[in-house]
Amino acid sequence: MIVNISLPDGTTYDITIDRLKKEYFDRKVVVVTNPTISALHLDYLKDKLSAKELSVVTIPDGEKYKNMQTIETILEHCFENKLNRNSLLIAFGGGVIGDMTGFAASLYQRGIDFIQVPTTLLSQVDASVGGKTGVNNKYGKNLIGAFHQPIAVNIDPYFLTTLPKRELGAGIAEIVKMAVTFNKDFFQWLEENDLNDEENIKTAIAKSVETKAWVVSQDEKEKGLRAALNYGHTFGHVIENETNYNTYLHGEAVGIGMVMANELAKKIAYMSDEEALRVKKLLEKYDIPTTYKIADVEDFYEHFFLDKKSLDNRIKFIVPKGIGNCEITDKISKEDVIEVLKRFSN
Ligand SMILES: NC(=O)c1ccc[n+]([C@@H]2O[C@H](COP(=O)([O-])OP(=O)(O)OC[C@H]3O[C@@H](n4cnc5c(N)ncnc54)[C@H](O)[C@@H]3O)[C@@H](O)[C@H]2O)c1
Ligand SMILES: O=C(O)C(=O)C[C@@H](O)[C@H](O)[C@H](O)COP(=O)(O)O
Ligand SMILES: [Zn+2]
Repeated sequence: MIVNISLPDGTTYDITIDRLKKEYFDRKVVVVTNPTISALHLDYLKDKLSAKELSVVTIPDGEKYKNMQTIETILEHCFENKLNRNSLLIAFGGGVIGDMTGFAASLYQRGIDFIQVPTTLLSQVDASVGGKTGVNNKYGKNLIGAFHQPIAVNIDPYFLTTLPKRELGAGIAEIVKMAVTFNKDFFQWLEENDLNDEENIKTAIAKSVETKAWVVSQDEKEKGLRAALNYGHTFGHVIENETNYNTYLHGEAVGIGMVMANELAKKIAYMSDEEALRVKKLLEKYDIPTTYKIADVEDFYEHFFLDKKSLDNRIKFIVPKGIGNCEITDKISKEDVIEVLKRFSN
């Protein structure tokens, strides 16, 4: 299956959901990966991929290495191998690899091409599509980065056969996000079907990618609609940063964040108790965490001001309106937010 994404500036690329096909690139290619993925799947990739010149740069595995230092490592490899403006980077891994490879590609000689070959569920349904690239720093999540679109996304569901169950759950959280914000029927389908089934997971990947491509096509730079894809993230990013990126997977923090956002939606009468419970139950079906103990509510609140959606001291929240619809708003009072945060502090 192929989903095309076309942006207003004429940029267009295909997202292919299928086994990888043999491909030759008449240019210098650098594959960016980590030791975990390399041990499991690099031979498979190399069997499909050939190039005028091919090299591999292996960076450490983990969200805590998603930083400028690792970007330097990737760029250093590009310089050592004398890449030029016609060269290509291939992101071979999960969202961490994808975000960093894309960012390095945006920087090298002011921008070269890159392709996404996502190997986690989360990166297949979300991170590989749409061109958000970047790294974390001590101030917060993804605060340094660029919009840089890949020239292709090749999603091969075969990679999921080696993915640990917890990582699968993290990906499912982002699938649930797409359904709650945009698609009531998809949400119902998710309630009725088991994503441990191979065919069902392919359907869910396709549905999520279609949703994301549709959103990004309309609003690449997150001036409006795209912010909806941040449902759960306003809270989730604070949780990830507070716990030093070593306690929760990104998708897990988003799962907790969606439950928090739903509490906010209930507070302003956008969501019923029953609807919020349906979302929580769906997350719990895949052992995705839904609770977090906030140590300092004021501190947690202050962290929102570093969120990239916050402008001129106003915090933007994505609140679901029932299931399948949502609103992006900066009109929620501090009192309401603090009251909701307090529900998670004892
Ligand atoms: N750019 C975007 O639009 C976007 C969207 C969502 C998330 N993200 C980012 O993506 C990151 C999270 O991505 P992730 O959940 O893929 O995490 P990840 O990249 O850290 O991968 C998770 C773990 O799975 C391992 N792994 C990867 N593929 C595997 C496979 N096939 N089999 C076994 N193990 C495998 C990795 O080595 C890693 O240890 C976060 O940094 C988040 O901010 C970006
Ligand atoms: O593509 C988007 O837009 C998203 O918001 C997808 C999110 O799942 C992803 O985690 C993204 O990186 C978060 O947005 P950010 O701008 O806060 O980094
Ligand atoms: Zn995310």
